[in-house]
Amino acid sequence: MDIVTFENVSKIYRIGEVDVAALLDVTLHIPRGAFTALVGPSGSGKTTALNLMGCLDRPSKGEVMVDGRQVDRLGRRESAAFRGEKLGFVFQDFNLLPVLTVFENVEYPLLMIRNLPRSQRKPAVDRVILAVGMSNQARKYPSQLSGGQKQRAAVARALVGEPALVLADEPTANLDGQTAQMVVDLMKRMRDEFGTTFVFSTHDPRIMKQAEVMFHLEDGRLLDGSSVIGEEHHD
Ligand SMILES: Nc1ncnc2c1ncn2[C@@H]1O[C@H](COP(=O)(O)OP(=O)(O)OP(=O)(O)O)[C@@H](O)[C@H]1O
Repeated sequence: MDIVTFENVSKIYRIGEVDVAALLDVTLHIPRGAFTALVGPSGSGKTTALNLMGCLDRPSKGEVMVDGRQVDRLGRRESAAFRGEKLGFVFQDFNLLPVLTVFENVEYPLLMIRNLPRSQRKPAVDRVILAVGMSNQARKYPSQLSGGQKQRAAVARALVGEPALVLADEPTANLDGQTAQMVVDLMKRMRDEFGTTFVFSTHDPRIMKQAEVMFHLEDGRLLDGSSVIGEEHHD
């Protein structure tokens, strides 16, 4: 089963008298477990597509399915609940809370969204922090970490609720080449270990090459030849 499908999805923004098509009639299918890249020039619609998959926005037209649920008409409350249960997010600028330690940042979604008791939070947090290789940094604050370490902590936070899908908007944009590669390797390993589907946008050709499925956007349209590169998808 595909984890994400877009059927004829358009997102139109009206600015004054002018309509801007951020996405235009996009149909795409993302197989479960596929390490998936969205690529294209600035303004091509990558963030818009991620926001629709992330139930942060609704399309002007078309149908969006995520993990078997039609999400394009969910209300605020329903989409928040769906995000909390099914989705994780990784951002270009990490978005860690500066006043919380790594442990507390990773714990945050379990506390604030899932409302789990500490006895359930601690083992889940320890597990993902170990998985991303940050056990020795768990008591540090974001200001005490390198960029790569911050992004590893952010990946742990995205994974702690065992989401089906992690959406990452240019997760390596603020990292040097070697660190970017480490974060990509980490996401792939997490996919293997937890079965999570990762969908990320990127401008970096070295990162694109590692995708198993790639969608190429230009001016809000999906170009022909968007590719399924590998055959090894997890069902
Ligand atoms: N809230 C908004 N209001 C009006 N126009 C918007 C809005 N959000 C995005 N757009 C427009 O939609 C188009 C697609 O934007 P989007 O952010 O999805 O592109 P992108 O591929 O993610 O770009 P980048 O690589 O620069 O992040 C652009 O023309 C943008 O100006």
